[in-house]
Parts: sequence; structure tokens; C-alpha cells
Amino acid sequence: MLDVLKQAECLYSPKQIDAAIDAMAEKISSVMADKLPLLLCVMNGGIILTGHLAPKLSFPLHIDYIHATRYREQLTGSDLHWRVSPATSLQGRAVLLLDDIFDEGETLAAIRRWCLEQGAADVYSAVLVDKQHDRKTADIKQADFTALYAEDKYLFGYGMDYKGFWRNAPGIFAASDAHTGS
Ligand SMILES: O=P(O)(O)OC[C@H]1O[C@H](OP(=O)(O)OP(=O)(O)O)[C@H](O)[C@@H]1O
Ligand code: HPA
Repeated sequence: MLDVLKQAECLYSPKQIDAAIDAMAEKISSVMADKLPLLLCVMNGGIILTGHLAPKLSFPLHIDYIHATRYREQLTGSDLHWRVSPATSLQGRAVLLLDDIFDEGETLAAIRRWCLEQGAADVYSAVLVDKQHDRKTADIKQADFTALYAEDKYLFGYGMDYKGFWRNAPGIFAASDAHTGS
């Protein structure tokens, strides 16, 4: 695992990420400041973004979490497994989903549909990074708020894992071909 980090390419430093989250927080504030929203951290990947973003939002809000997973420590996604539903009622709420990455978009599309079924009034989404390729789901092409864009490589750091490790990596990294088998 030490080699995975050593051989990876750093795409964004913590300083660049912080500036991008600042800019995204301003955009979110301009749309959501008067909505008393419910922020839903999409576990596990959304945890670092939630921790960095929430203190930059200077308006009243609730925070809860939802856990659904599609990759389960693999490098490619499959069917979505639901693990934990939020304890907070979504009825009539403006919900902001927070996740680390919008890759094919299946995860956020499914969680968004579920939130609407639970009676959410509006569902917005914010992601740290959008991976650029043409394999996006038909439902949603991008999140409502996106901090950064990255090339079509396997990413880790700031919430994104490599086989369960390195969510804590100090930046956003692209794994080397040697570690992704490409
Ligand atoms: O846009 P998609 O192709 O659906 O992929 C994005 C999702 O994949 C990752 O979650 P994962 O299933 O790996 O669970 P995790 O958050 O526990 O890592 C990530 O955190 C997003 O939720
Ligand atoms: O590139 C990725 N890295 C980590 N987790 C992910 N989940 C979807 N795509 C990715």
C-alpha cells in the first residue's frame, strides 16, 4: 500500500482542494442558505468532503448520513448495496447529498430517487470530484455542485479508497497503471 501512494500521480494538493471546496461552498450557499437543508453524507467516501465543507456553510442545517456502496473495495462498480438509511425524516426537506466522486453516477442517481420516494422536497448533490468520461448513467450527467474535475483514471484520497485504503491520502491521486492493471 505504501507503493500505491509512492507511484501514484498527485492531481490536486490539499491547498488546491481547499480552494475548490471554498468556491463550491459559496455556490451552495447562494442556492441553499434559506432552505434549512439536510446534508446527507454518503458513507464512506463522503466523509472527508463533509468534514471540510460543512464548516464553510454559514447557515443553519442538519447533518445525517446514508450508506450505500457499489464498489465494495473493488476497482469497478456493480449493483448498489444499501447499508444504512438516515435516521432523520426526509419529508418536505431540501436534501444535499455529499459524496467524494461522481464517476458513472449510478450511486447518486439511485440515492436521489430514494430520497424523492421518502418525500424530500428537493434533492441536490455536491461532489468533490467528477471523473471525465462518456460512461455516465442516463439519469444524471453531473452533480449540482462539483468542486474539481479529473481524468479517467482510478482515483484515491480525500475519501476515495484504493481497495479500502488511502481514503486519508493527502490529496487526490491517480493510481499508477501498475496498480490498476491497465
Ligand atoms: O458514480 P458511481 O460510478 O456510482 O461511483 C461513485 C460512488 O462510488 C464510491 O462509493 P463505493 O461504492 O466505493 O463505496 P464507499 O463510499 O464506501 O467507498 C463513491 O464514494 C461514490 O459513492
Ligand atoms: O476512481 C475511483 N476511486 C475510488 N472510488 C471510486 N468510486 C467510483 N470511482 C472511484
